[in-house]
Amino acid sequence: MTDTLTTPLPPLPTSAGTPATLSARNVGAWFGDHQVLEGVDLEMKAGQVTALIGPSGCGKSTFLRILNRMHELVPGASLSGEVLIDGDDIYAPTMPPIESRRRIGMVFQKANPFPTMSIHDNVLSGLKLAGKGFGKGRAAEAGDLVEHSLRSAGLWDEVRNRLGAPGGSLSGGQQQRLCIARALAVSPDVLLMDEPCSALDPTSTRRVEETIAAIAHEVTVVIVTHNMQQAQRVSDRCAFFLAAENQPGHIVEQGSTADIFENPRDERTSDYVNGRFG
Ligand SMILES: Nc1ncnc2c1ncn2[C@@H]1O[C@H](COP(=O)(O)OP(=O)(O)OP(=O)(O)O)[C@@H](O)[C@H]1O
Repeated sequence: MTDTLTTPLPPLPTSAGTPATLSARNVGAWFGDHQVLEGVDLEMKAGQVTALIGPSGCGKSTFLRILNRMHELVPGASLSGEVLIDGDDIYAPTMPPIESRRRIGMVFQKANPFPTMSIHDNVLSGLKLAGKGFGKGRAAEAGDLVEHSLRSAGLWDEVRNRLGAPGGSLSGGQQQRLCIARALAVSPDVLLMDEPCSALDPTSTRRVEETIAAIAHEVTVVIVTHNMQQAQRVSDRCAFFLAAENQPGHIVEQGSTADIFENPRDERTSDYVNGRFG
């Protein structure tokens, strides 16, 4: 075990993100004329971990992409309803998509670092894309941010002596934590994670789960997972999605993780979390 979770983090060299509450109100989604989500209301509270669970195809990933304006990038896709970050509509004309995506970061199922770029530069690459890179003469500041982000992501001790090595030289689990560090470096208020451990072995999975626990105080986390044990281990609240033959994906039940797993109100939730379908 590394000291990552016990060593106090150095102060952030740039303004830290502040965990924000994300509220989805009556969200619907379509691909062409095929409606895949309907009437989704969900509050993802500041500084908490919310897990989105449900069988394949019920719209969890689509919902996640709506939360940071990525759904609209799919040709023919459309949506209805509202998404608010601390009360501000992320789809308002006054909020540019690039700003929404900076405040609401995303980590994908498959780790996607730039394979030939150094670990150091990978961490800073999101900032550069947002036009907020460190210019010449600010190498120390950049180094501090790289260290802080890698510590937050639980990767610092494993890479501190090889920051110049290419991102692609890391193991799959390390690459996923590098992607988390890259997402954290832009100081998001919310971090969306789409099945971040599905390609990882159990040890790497546990490491990423520890990372989620460690960052939850500095960023609101929303995670899609098919792993019920993982949802129980990492989340404070859960939302159970379901789609039926002639019914688009919707939330059947939401609540504290303890209630969803130990005292669900809906029989379908009970069946799903106990592995009886899906
Ligand atoms: N790019 C797309 N074009 C057309 N239909 C799509 C597209 N992406 C997803 N869909 C459809 O939208 C529905 C919801 O898919 P989505 O990936 O959001 O579900 P999911 O719950 O995340 O599934 P999984 O758990 O398997 O990842 C499905 O019927 C899927 O076929």
